[in-house]
Amino acid sequence: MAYFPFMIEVENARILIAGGGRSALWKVKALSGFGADLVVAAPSVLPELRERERAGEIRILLQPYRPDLLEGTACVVAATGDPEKNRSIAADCGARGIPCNAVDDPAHSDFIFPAVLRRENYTLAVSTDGKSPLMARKIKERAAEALPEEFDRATGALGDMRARVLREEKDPGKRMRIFEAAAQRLLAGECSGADAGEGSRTDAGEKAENTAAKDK
Ligand SMILES: C[C@@]1(CC(=O)O)c2cc3[nH]c(cc4nc(cc5[nH]c(cc(n2)[C@H]1CCC(=O)O)[C@@](C)(CC(=O)O)[C@@H]5CCC(=O)O)C(CC(=O)O)=C4CCC(=O)O)c(CCC(=O)O)c3CC(=O)O
Ligand SMILES: NC(=O)C1=CN([C@@H]2O[C@H](COP(=O)(O)OP(=O)(O)OC[C@H]3O[C@@H](n4cnc5c(N)ncnc54)[C@H](O)[C@@H]3O)[C@@H](O)[C@H]2O)C=CC1
Repeated sequence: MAYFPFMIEVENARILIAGGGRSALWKVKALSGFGADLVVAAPSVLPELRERERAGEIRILLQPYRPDLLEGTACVVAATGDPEKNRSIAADCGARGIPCNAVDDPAHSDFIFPAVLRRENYTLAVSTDGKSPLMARKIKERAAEALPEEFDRATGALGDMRARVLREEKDPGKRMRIFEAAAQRLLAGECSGADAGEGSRTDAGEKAENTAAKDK
């Protein structure tokens, strides 16, 4: 197995989760917050999935998986608790060119789930290629402890100024120096801290950009 961490656009994409047990819940937790249309299909579901339905996070179809549910679906998670069933769902998906994750069967999956650290302005994903999901979680937790808040704020501020710098500075070398200098100041807390009282991230980005431009 060799997995590459593509970042896939899932906003508004329909994702079918066949199953309503702990694995299904785990995958729903991982996927929520990314704007996908999450549909859980199972004859019975855990109470926590019901709560998530009430909160508008997912839709629940109280029925076993059927191949017609694949229509209009961008990708599928097979989590029925029955390895043979999960594998046959993966085969149905394969026949239709729909990527499928069978939660208990990486060998018959087109993709697997990493442990995900989602910050406002960046996402970190850790995979052990299925060797140890528990270690994937631990590595993610250690990274979360080690990554200070400034990285998130600096990413947001640089994101705010980037389009303008790309538009206004045509020299790629100079652009890179502007970004480097802005990142350095933001990470040192020289802009975001000072600007925090005044308002937006954009202010921090602009200040970093102005100071960086002066340095050129
Ligand atoms: C292949 C994969 C599924 C896939 O296809 O996606 C897979 C498979 C399996 N998981 C199992 C068990 C557990 N999984 C977790 C937790 C997580 N598992 C996740 C991902 C993946 N799990 C994929 C590979 C990821 C990689 O590359 O490393 C995480 C990271 C993300 C997520 O689920 O959303 C999420 C942590 C979320 C977080 O906190 O960030 C815990 C609890 C814990 O660790 O706290 C346990 C119990 C402890 C243990 O057994 O280790 C079993 C045995 C089942 C059994 O008992 O029978 C299998 C089957 C097998 O290994 O074959
Ligand atoms: N991240 C992961 O992959 C995790 C895996 N696990 C482990 O995996 C083990 C199995 O848990 P689950 O996979 O959740 O199985 P499960 O047996 O607990 O739940 C199966 C679910 O699938 C539904 N179902 C059954 N047949 C179906 C069909 N034909 N179509 C649609 N839905 C159907 C059932 O109603 C039930 O809701 C657990 O013991 C748990 O320890 C636990 C936590 C996380």
